[in-house]
Amino acid sequence: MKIGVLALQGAFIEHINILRNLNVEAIEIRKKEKLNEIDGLIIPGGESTAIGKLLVDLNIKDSLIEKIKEGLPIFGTCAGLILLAKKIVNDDKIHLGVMDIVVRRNAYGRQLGSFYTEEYVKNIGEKIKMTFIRAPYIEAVENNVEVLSQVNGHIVAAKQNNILVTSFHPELTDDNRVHKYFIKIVKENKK
Ligand SMILES: NC(=O)CC[C@H](N)C(=O)O
Repeated sequence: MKIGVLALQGAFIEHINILRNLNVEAIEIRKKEKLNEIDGLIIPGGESTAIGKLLVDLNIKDSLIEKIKEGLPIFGTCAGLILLAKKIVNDDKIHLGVMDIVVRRNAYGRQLGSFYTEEYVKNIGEKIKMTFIRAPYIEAVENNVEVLSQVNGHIVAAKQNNILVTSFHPELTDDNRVHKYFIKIVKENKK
């Protein structure tokens, strides 16, 4: 089993390190050809506008959309969540547009841009450690999107078929349970 981490911009090293600590083979993805080698992909946090532009400039976007539609397990954190959304209420630009979620970017304002909390995440556990950095939240979900967690009434984790998203950064904590859950999804999909 091999998991890729999209490594165009943002917090990709942290995901690679967590996967390797969990004894999973992890590779950085910067070319569309590499998408054929992996059993799952993490789209990290960073700046969604920058990552979205690089996906187009490096000609990765269309192949990635195709892979996701074919069922490649995907885990998007923060900017990764924004990139996957079908609708962003405060941005006209849609990037991959594959998940039926309505997202608000920088949803916590400047003052509350970064904070830490612990909350229950369905399928994963109690008191999951959550670091938010200029985070989005999910305003609404459609079709078969499953809400996994809410913080102060806002959706911060969700899953639709092969796509898992969190608006927080589990890779910036010492809590690897969200990654373990994603690895389980990848393993089950490979069977
Ligand atoms: N930590 C993050 O990934 C921040 C996301 C960023 N604010 C964006 O809108 O793309």
